[in-house]
Amino acid sequence: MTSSNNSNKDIGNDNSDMDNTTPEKQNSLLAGIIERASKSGIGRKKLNPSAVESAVAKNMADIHNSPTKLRLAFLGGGSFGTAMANLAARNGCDTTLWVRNKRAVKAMAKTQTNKKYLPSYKLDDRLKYSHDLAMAVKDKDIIFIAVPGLAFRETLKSIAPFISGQSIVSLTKGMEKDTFALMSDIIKDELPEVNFGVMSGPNLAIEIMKNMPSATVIASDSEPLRHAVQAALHSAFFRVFASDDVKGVELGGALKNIYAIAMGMAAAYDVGENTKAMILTCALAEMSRFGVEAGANPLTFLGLSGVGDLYATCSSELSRNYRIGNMLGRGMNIDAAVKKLGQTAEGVNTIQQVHEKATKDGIYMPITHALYAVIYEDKAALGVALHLMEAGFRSDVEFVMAHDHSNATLTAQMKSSNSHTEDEKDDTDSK
Ligand SMILES: NC(=O)C1=CN([C@@H]2O[C@H](COP(=O)(O)OP(=O)(O)OC[C@H]3O[C@@H](n4cnc5c(N)ncnc54)[C@H](OP(=O)(O)O)[C@@H]3O)[C@@H](O)[C@H]2O)C=CC1
Ligand SMILES: O=C(CO)COP(=O)(O)O
Repeated sequence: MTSSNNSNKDIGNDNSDMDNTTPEKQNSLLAGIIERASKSGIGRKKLNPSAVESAVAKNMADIHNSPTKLRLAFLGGGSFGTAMANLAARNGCDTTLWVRNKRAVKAMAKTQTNKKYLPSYKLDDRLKYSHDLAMAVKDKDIIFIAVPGLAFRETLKSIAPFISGQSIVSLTKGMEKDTFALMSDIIKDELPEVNFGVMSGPNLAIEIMKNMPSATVIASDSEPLRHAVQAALHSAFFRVFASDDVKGVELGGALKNIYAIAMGMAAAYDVGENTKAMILTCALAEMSRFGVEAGANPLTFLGLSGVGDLYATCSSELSRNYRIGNMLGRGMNIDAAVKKLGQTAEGVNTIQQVHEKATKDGIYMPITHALYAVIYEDKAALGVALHLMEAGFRSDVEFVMAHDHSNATLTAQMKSSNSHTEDEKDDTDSK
């Protein structure tokens, strides 16, 4: 594990695509942009590019005179909130991790370890902990939220009285129950004035704690916010890429959990590599199809938050969703598996939401429906899987060749070849 002392050197080594300033200068620059943006109102609505440019230019001039740092709050002291807060603190940002359990806060401050979620990892000694929500979020530049999807709205309601000019970034990869809202939808509902973004990518928390090189995506309409998040979290071990497709990035993170459960289940049946590749590819097609219906750019699913996260969670036992699927595949029921896991597995709820939404809107999501049938309708997994293999003729990439055409032609050919075979059989029989 890298000690906190050499962390800035680490960042400095990998600043190739962030211009030639030092990490401190980057932080300072971006803190200034955010301050200026919130004072001038830039950050609260659609950004005005020329205003942003002049803020950047002004801050470039200010860097040497006023070395400010980003002030960040991370809400949710589970494995991911803790891992991200630790990265930010290690980068020198003024970082507070808010945790709802007062005793946990005390223990973390004393031991600099998150005993419940990341017991083997020492956290950066500059990371601050708080149980007081108002203290944690007031006077911050960015509030990152890493609570489970089902607690996201109540968390926003709780911080609403303390929001002035802060930006909000969701780290949550879930969906709200029944409303089918994504976290960005909930932010728009509850805090319509704030500048916001979502961050998602192949980011297994434990690998990040081990300094295994990883990358993620910050998606926002706000360029200063994207830059600020990049500066806050970017390091030699963690790259932060940018996107302006909020819906696509967020859906990638939420939907892949469904398929991680499917893959965990498939692994319990000891399937081969061909089968895994088939599931993974069909999953990506489902995700893109669903994304397009929701207004996302299908190409976003080819990026880190799509295929990247799908691959990571579908191939690792570090994924809680994968582990849930594996337990189901070994015969446990869903309640027992969730209890045994004892951590967040967003896919359990997402399967229900997406099954319902896809059924209602007629979106073709066979793997999701199959999983729903196994988990919630008590159908036999093998029977359901075999049924999936009989799903008729479809094109490979529907954005290249539309399904209707492929289906109609192939089905007609099949029917005609079957009728030839029947005729030949009749002829033989009559001879
Ligand atoms: N772990 C990972 O590798 C990654 C996770 N994510 C996403 O981050 C989000 C959080 O996941 P993760 O940190 O792993 O989850 P964990 O299960 O590790 O932790 C959940 C955290 O949220 C807290 N919490 C639960 N309910 C509430 C509530 N009502 N109000 C306030 N706090 C609450 C828990 O507190 P308590 O302990 O008191 O219950 C705990 O601190 C999920 O959406 C997940 O998909 C994204 C990328 C990677
Ligand atoms: O989203 C994740 C990695 O990118 C974590 O996946 P799990 O929630 O399945 O552990």
